[in-house]
Amino acid sequence: MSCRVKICGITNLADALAACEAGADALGFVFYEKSPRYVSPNVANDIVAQLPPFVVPVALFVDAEKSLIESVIGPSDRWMIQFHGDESEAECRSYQRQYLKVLRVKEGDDIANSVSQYPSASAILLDAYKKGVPGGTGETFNWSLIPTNLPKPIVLAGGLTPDNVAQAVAQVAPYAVDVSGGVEQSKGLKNNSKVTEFIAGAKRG
Ligand SMILES: O=C(O)c1ccccc1NCC(=O)[C@H](O)[C@H](O)COP(=O)(O)O
Repeated sequence: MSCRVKICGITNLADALAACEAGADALGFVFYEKSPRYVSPNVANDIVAQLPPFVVPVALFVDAEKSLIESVIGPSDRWMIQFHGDESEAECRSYQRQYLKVLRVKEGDDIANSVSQYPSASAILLDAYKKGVPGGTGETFNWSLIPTNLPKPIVLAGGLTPDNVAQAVAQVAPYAVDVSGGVEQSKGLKNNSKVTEFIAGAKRG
């Protein structure tokens, strides 16, 4: 089965539709105000209402207040949630939506044990750990730390680009890959050629 692709950090309709046209399976929207890729709930929901069928919008939060999460996911049943902070399994589960739990990986981590803490997750997104930066680091991590027999689908993220994604897919065999900075022309704006190249590389790998 070919690897799915999530394009993260979407801030405008043109980039969203271009990513769908290029074959993206999911689009990520960042609801973390300190991020240069932040998008407001109203703008994001307006974009989501115009997405073609079979594309999953993913709402990304970092230890957000319940009121913010509900204001984003309330208007559309289509939203999946990405918990990118230190949220507990009980909190993630409480929204009764499909969700990705992010684990930020560094040397010495017991990934299998961390994955086992989130039995209700639809998938686990593995991203690079960088002190003081919750995500969108543009950095890879040591993919050989990922065990091969994890009980959840894995979404591989962190520093992926059109140049390294095929190798990443070949080595890790993830369920999906996720990219933000590697397909941008500037922070928050996508480069459509890079998005197309990235998706082709992921499907090839
Ligand atoms: O993109 C951000 O600015 C961001 C801020 C806070 C938490 C997460 C954030 N982004 C997450 C992602 O875009 C991806 O899920 C992932 O981290 C890959 O990012 P990149 O290394 O830039 O491809």
